[in-house]
Amino acid sequence: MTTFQELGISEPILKALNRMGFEEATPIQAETIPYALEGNDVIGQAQTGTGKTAAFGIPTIEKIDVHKKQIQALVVAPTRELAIQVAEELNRLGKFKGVRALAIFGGQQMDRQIRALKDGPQIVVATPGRLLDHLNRRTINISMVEVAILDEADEMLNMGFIDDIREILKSIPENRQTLLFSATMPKEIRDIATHLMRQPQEVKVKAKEMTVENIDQYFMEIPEKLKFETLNNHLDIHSPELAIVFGRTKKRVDEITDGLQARGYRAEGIHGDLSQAKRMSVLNKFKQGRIDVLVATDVAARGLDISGVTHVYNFDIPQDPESYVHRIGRTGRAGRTGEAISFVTPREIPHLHLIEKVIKSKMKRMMPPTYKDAQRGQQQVAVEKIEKVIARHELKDFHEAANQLLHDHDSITVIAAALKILTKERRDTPVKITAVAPISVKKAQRTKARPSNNKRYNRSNQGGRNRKGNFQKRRRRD
Ligand SMILES: Nc1ncnc2c1ncn2[C@@H]1O[C@H](COP(=O)(O)OP(=O)(O)OP(=O)(O)O)[C@@H](O)[C@H]1O
Ligand SMILES: [Mg+2]
Repeated sequence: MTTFQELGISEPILKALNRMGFEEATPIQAETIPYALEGNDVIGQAQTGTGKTAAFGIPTIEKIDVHKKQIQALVVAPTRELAIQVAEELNRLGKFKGVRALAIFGGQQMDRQIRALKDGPQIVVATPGRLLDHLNRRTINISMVEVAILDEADEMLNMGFIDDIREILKSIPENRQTLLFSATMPKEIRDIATHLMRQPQEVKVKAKEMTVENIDQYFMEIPEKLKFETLNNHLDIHSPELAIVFGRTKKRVDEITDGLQARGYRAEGIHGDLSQAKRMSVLNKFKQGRIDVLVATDVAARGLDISGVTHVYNFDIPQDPESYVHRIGRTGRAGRTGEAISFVTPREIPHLHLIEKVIKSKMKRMMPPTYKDAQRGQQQVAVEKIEKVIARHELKDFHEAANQLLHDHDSITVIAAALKILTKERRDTPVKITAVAPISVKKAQRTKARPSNNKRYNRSNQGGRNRKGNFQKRRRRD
């Protein structure tokens, strides 16, 4: 156990950590903070939800000179939501020192961001595309940056982003400190990373498996066409507090969301085609518990820290083992427990084994629950609701109606009718989800080649700016 005092952290940050309820440093924090404070470049790898944000945030904030109103540290993150979240955490950590972090990302008005940049934040957290736009328009000055951080470094350095990242790093003085963090770091990506750094210290928190132990991992072998009903059944039995359902494509996410809503679940979808305002409102609703199920593409897979996510469903098994690690890592954070359930079609079983091999852990087989199980589950939930109301003793106003019902019918019939009203009548609402082709091992095979030759990376992040600086169409996530 390492305390933050032992790490030599200054008083204003200790005060902030205390306010945030951080009592001791997590292993990745204990191991990387001293290196980073000494000015070393660091590659930090540790499992999801183990505090990597503060691991780079604390030493970065220590370095900031608050008397200077210029950008002294730059964090680059792959998605807008993550940029916002990281900036929030840095602002909490830097509160008593007076350090300000600003998030800049696509989908937000340029002039608003330009005004905010003129206000003199010392740290900027940006998505790559929007940051490049600012650099090209000369509306941001990062020439005084001393610390550059890539959060989700492997994602940032994969083929979709590498040219953008190189271009961004060119605008920062070479004697900068560079910090790279992620829960996953495939070898080919780490090789690229070391070329961008100066003798980096590699810190890998030792763990038998790539995923945290406190996530129970299951898979269900089911045909494609039964996935949706199975999801419904499982949700009914377990009534998760907060659940994330990952689908492979935007269309898929829309269909699952519409289907769940039609069946009466409080569900909403999030993916890259939605407006930024919509993305934020959906995520906020989920954080506040105003919706129970978030249906998402991989846009929500990395870095998002939402407390209370008890279940992650892979409605579609992800292509890459890394993606699996990040997706299921949305639960079981900061020592809490969670469940991850992956739906696998019979032809995808070899792909499942491939993922298990890479992440060095096994998923337990779970039998798909039946509609009967789900009905029983729902009834149980309804019974619990009734018991809760009984416990509150606020039923006097209903006595007269109850007496009348019991006068006309026997008690079992009356209670059964009440239970029926409290449970969803799913059969009345047919839902059709367009089938997708299974993932085959061959298609998803990991190659040892550098990412520039690696179709896996090219396919998943098509386009971007080419070397001449022209735009190509691609899936941009900023
Ligand atoms: N030392 C600490 N003590 C208690 N809680 C902590 C500590 N450090 C971080 N946390 C909390 O743990 C949660 C996870 O932290 P964080 O988001 O930084 O994880 P991560 O390692 O970056 O995960 P991911 O790989 O998914 O991005 C956050 O809610 C954070 O506030
Ligand atoms: Mg993180």
